[in-house]
Amino acid sequence: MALGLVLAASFAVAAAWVIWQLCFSRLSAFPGPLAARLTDIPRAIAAASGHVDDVDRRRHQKYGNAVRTGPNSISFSDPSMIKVIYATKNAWRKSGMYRPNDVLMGKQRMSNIFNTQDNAWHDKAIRPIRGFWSMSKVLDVEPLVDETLKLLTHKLDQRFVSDGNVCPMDVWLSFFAWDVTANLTFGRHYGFIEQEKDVDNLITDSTKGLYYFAPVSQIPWIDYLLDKNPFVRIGPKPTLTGVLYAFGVVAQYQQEIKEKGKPAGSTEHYLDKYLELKKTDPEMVDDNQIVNWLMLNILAGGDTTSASMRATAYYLAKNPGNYKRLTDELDAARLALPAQWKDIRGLPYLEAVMQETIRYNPGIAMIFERVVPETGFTLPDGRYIPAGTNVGINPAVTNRDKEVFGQDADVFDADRWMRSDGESTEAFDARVARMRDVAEFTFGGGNRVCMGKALARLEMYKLFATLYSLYDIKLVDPSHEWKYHDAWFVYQWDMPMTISRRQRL
Ligand code: HEM
Repeated sequence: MALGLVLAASFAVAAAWVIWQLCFSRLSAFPGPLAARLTDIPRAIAAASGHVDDVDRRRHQKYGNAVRTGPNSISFSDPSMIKVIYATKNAWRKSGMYRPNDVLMGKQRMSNIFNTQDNAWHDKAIRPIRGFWSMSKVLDVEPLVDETLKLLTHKLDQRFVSDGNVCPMDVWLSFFAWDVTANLTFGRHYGFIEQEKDVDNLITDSTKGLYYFAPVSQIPWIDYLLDKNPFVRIGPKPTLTGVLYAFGVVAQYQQEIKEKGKPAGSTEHYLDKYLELKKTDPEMVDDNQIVNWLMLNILAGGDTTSASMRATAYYLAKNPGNYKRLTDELDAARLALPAQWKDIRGLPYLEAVMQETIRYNPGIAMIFERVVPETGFTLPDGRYIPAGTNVGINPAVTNRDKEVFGQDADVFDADRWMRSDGESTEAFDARVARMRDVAEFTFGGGNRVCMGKALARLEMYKLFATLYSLYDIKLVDPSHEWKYHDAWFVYQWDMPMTISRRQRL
């Protein structure tokens, strides 16, 4: 009898809660799947599926430009919302979804510039290094990118070109992206290209961390039960391998300098630049701070650029017309190799291919969530979003906007970035400026915009100008489809390709 009463009461409370959520929730003006209005579980399931980019696009096709993704969250598809949500001044703060990205070392939680929710802490922490990341400063490390490029082409020649072996291009582009990041960060490679393997499981561990982060970030309190559980930590230790690696390199490098001094004529890498700050501002900068900064390169520099690099190689192989226009342009440019930024920055078709890749296959393809500030926010259509609501945009959605990119926005075609027949210069400039503005959101926006975007461009443009000048790179079977898993970063695999030397005209 008592049990019956308890069950009936529980049922009544649950039913009342469901009715309240569906009819009277502060977000009931926003449509969305029924389950999403009641719980965050569907968000986590979508993120775990590995295809949340598709899920988000389909949601918006079905429910419109402001969709309920959870009891307290809304996703937007209208590109005009980018500048609202991701502002530079009075920026909306990051939501709790980023917290699982903290590293737990012993009992201490370490946040970083990327994941902190505290904008004031963020501004203070990034200020000393922001200036190192403009294109003009990033060019300081161009010789280090060249070193890794030479290593890569040498290996590709040895392993795949000379005897026609099939190249798992996904793996080698990932090796390049990670090794080049290490070289310009610490002045040494991780050794992936050299040893032809994932040394110390750095890439595997990072991938596991992101496969964990993607679903857990959608219900962040679960992280307290799993990774941040003080008793038995469950699941991968996201980012810990990278942190320990960075601590090791920083200590070792300082020891080497103490014993032998800096090698004469060596190119200054990011560790050098940050160690200089330790000299000029010892109060603020210690080894912990330096590792915290370097971690950003490790965490954000490898997987993002490799996702974009894999996409470039794949979509070029899938689009012979784009491929030919690019190689014709590179041949005509008669580039010195490895390609130098000064020679390639003005090549229009290379630019078109890179822009199209960044648009079509954003390296991070989940909603970048922010919290609506205390004032709340009223949409142009009059609907009010209360303070504390989590809102955001997935660039995989806005980058397919048909009004901005054309009716064929769901197709990869670099030609869209070129002037079409009969298009006036003014019309072309305006169209491209609009497309560029929206596609740039692939790198986030406002005060938390990607710090490494100039570097990512430098690496990618140089890599593809060099590779496609030297080689023909084709899928073994042009109809073959890759596989991918979108876990915040996009992981693509199964890209068997042949590489042969080109006759440069
Ligand atoms: C194609 C390559 C890349 C893409 C698509 C990309 C994308 C992004 C995005 C979308 C964000 C903002 C995320 C958010 O708002 O939650 C971001 C932040 C960041 N990225 Fe990148 N990124 C790339 C390469 C790099 C590289 C090479 C580095 C550094 C070596 C880097 C360093 C950072 C840092 C430090 C932040 C945090 C900035 C802040 O909060 O102030 N990224 N990136």
